[in-house]
Amino acid sequence: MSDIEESKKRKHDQNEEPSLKKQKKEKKDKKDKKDKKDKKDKKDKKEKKEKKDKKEKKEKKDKKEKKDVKEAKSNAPTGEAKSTQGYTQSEELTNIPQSEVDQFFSDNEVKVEDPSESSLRPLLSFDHIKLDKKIQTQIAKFPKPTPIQSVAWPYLLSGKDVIGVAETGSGKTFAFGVPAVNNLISSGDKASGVKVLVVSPTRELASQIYDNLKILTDVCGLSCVCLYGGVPKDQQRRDLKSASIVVATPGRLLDLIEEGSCDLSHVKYMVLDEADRMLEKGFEEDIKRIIGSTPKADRQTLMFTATWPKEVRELASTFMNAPVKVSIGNTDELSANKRITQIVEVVDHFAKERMLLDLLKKYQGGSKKNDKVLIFALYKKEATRIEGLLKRNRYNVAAIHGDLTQQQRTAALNDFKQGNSTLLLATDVAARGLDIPNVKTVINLTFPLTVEDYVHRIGRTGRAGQTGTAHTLFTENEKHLAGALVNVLNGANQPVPDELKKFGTHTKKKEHSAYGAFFKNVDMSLKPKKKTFD
Ligand SMILES: Nc1ncnc2c1ncn2[C@@H]1O[C@H](COP(=O)(O)OP(=O)(O)OP(=O)(O)O)[C@@H](O)[C@H]1O
Repeated sequence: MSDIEESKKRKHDQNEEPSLKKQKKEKKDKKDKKDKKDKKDKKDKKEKKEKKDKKEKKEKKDKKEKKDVKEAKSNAPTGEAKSTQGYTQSEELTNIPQSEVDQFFSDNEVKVEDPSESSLRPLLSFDHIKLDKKIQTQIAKFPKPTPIQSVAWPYLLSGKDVIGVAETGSGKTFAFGVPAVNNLISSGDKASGVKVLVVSPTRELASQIYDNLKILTDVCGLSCVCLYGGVPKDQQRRDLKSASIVVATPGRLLDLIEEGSCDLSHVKYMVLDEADRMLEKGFEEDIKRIIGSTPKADRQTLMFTATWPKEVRELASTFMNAPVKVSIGNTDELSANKRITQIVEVVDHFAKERMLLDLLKKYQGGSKKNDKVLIFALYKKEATRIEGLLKRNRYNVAAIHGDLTQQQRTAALNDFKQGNSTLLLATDVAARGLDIPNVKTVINLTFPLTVEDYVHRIGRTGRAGQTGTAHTLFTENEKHLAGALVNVLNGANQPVPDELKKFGTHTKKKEHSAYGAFFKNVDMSLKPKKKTFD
């Protein structure tokens, strides 16, 4: 290319460049603008999405919180942290999911009727409660609270009146005993005087409750005394001077109140153990007088039992202030511990003694010779006769009935508890409450006067989660109780013999002029028999 041509081209290029540059620039600007817009759109979109996600998350969270609160409110008891007088729900318990609490309620057939709707959560472990350290150490030997303890303790530590109904052998003594001692310690009340009173129907049971409370009071430096008849009063009077906890049977307690040795005017916590028995005719007047000696205001009142017949409920309520009713299992119907195998045989009255010897061979023969068997007779006369029969047949039998001195009764029970004798013959004085380790079999030689007593008698076996057998000889004399017994057998999924059904399933309540339907199970047409087992 010549110089001229080159210069021409340059010129041309120079002429051409501005428009191309412009075009290119425009194109670039457009692209930049678009990129910028895209970027902005993208950013906006992202922000919008983040905002939306955040909003959704918040809504979800709010909804869940609302749902949790609603769920906790509808399913008693709630997970909200509770603080009532003397009791604060622990954080560990508050953090338990509601589903676990619901499961506990359904597994154990727990029912709580609480007029104040405080809905306290049950303790699913001993770690869920802060008790006095020394008490905590004593109960740590158990793996966890029993259901009645789990449910009742929060209410009792809150100062509420409580009716506690749970099967035989389910730990009711500590259910009322642990809060009794803990409340006494936490009140800081150092003044002398009786602050806790436990009333029980029999001397042996009073003594057993005392032994259980002593496990707690000894380590806490508190003084506990047991008052019952059949032994001298002097020591009891002396012990009363320093006692803050009294366990007593009604007769001796009233004696000591009336002579001025026992002052109940400072009682803050009162328990009727075997409450339905304590409210029966025969005890009712004594109980009214005892309760009348305690302060009405500021007194926490407790009733504990395995059987809670409708007939005593109204009377019970007259001694209580808006009680919380805690029941484990179906307690509206009379029901027995389901771990007990119940065998009922309908027999001829005159065949019973021979059959008893056969049953002993069955339950204590061969390898079973060390198995503990408890035989129930109805009256002390019968018990004395059977004791003779067994001794003639070389059985090493211990006996508890009202014809024996208190020392003989205590010695017999201790021998049986410790396994020195493996056969105990008793009247209904041993039907309720006695906690004898490893009773394998209960034999009802003669059926008791009520089906409630039957449930308590057979409850001497199958305690604290174990199993056991109850073998009952039933005769025509007791046919008026057949219907109620059939109900108990059905309720525990036990076989009902045809011979028992033949007596009919009629359970008509008998009315009593003073006690309404309380004597529902007693056939008034029969010759009156005096209940003299204690
Ligand atoms: N948390 C627990 N875990 C395991 N065993 C326990 C617990 N609390 C108490 N026990 C034991 O269970 C047994 C039965 O307890 P207790 O005698 O109090 O029963 P109860 O419900 O009063 O029976 P009853 O209706 O016959 O009077 C006792 O040997 C007691 O030491």
